[in-house]
Amino acid sequence: MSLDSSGTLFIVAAPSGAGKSTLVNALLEREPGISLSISHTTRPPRPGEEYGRHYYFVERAEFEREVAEGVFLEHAEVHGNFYGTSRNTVQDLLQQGRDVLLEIDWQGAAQIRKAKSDCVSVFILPPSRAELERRLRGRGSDSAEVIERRLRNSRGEIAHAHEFDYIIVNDRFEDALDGLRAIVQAVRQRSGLQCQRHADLIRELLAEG
Ligand SMILES: Nc1ncnc2c1ncn2[C@@H]1O[C@H](COP(=O)(O)OP(=O)(O)OP(=O)(O)O)[C@@H](O)[C@H]1O
Ligand SMILES: Nc1nc2c(ncn2[C@@H]2O[C@H](COP(=O)(O)O)[C@@H](O)[C@H]2O)c(=O)[nH]1
Repeated sequence: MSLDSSGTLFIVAAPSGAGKSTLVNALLEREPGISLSISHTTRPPRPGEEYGRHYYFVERAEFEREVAEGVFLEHAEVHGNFYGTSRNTVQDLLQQGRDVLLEIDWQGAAQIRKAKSDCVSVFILPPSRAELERRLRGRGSDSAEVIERRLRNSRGEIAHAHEFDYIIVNDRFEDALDGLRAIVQAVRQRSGLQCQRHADLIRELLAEG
């Protein structure tokens, strides 16, 4: 599986309820030029979630057909549902020089690292287990049973935090957001050889005339 590209692929993962989506949405507002990859999932929509904006909600049979057809760059079962990232969407955006952000779990992150070793991965930790539970319950989007399952699974997810390039503790929201922005900005300022925008500017500055 190869992914030739000029944009950067960012991965953000976290145990459910740590605040990953809230952080990513705030990051995207402040750092234009990053495209969020919308995943496919067999999970039913939560109230207010829209097809194509939050996820492409699909039936299990359709998801399995897409897996068989090689639609996904990575896919995984998470908390009893299936999730996958569209290969074509990500590849097209990267080739256009766009930076792409994947909000996926640690299993998907491991698959992406194999396909694209220069991706940049960030794991978000909650400040404590008590706060993780407070946030999951406070969000009010899931049943008690789903919350219990996600809390149980969080230990197994946190055990993979060390595989990521960066770890951010989402205690005070603005501090965590500053940390995430600093990572993105530093990566985007890498040398012109790795960044299409910089390569184009260097070519322009070196041009005669
Ligand atoms: N730093 C923070 N302090 C307090 N509350 C927060 C903080 N960050 C996020 N939250 C709140 O925690 C709840 C969970 O956040 P969010 O939905 O972003 O989690 P998530 O990691 O994306 O979870 P999931 O993987 O289940 O989608 C939300 O109600 C959000 O407003
Ligand atoms: N491996 C993948 N994981 C994904 C993808 N899209 C979302 N996720 C992760 O699933 C859990 C649960 O998400 P939720 O929306 O049901 O709360 C969370 O960790 C997401 O990051 C994907 O395409 N691949």
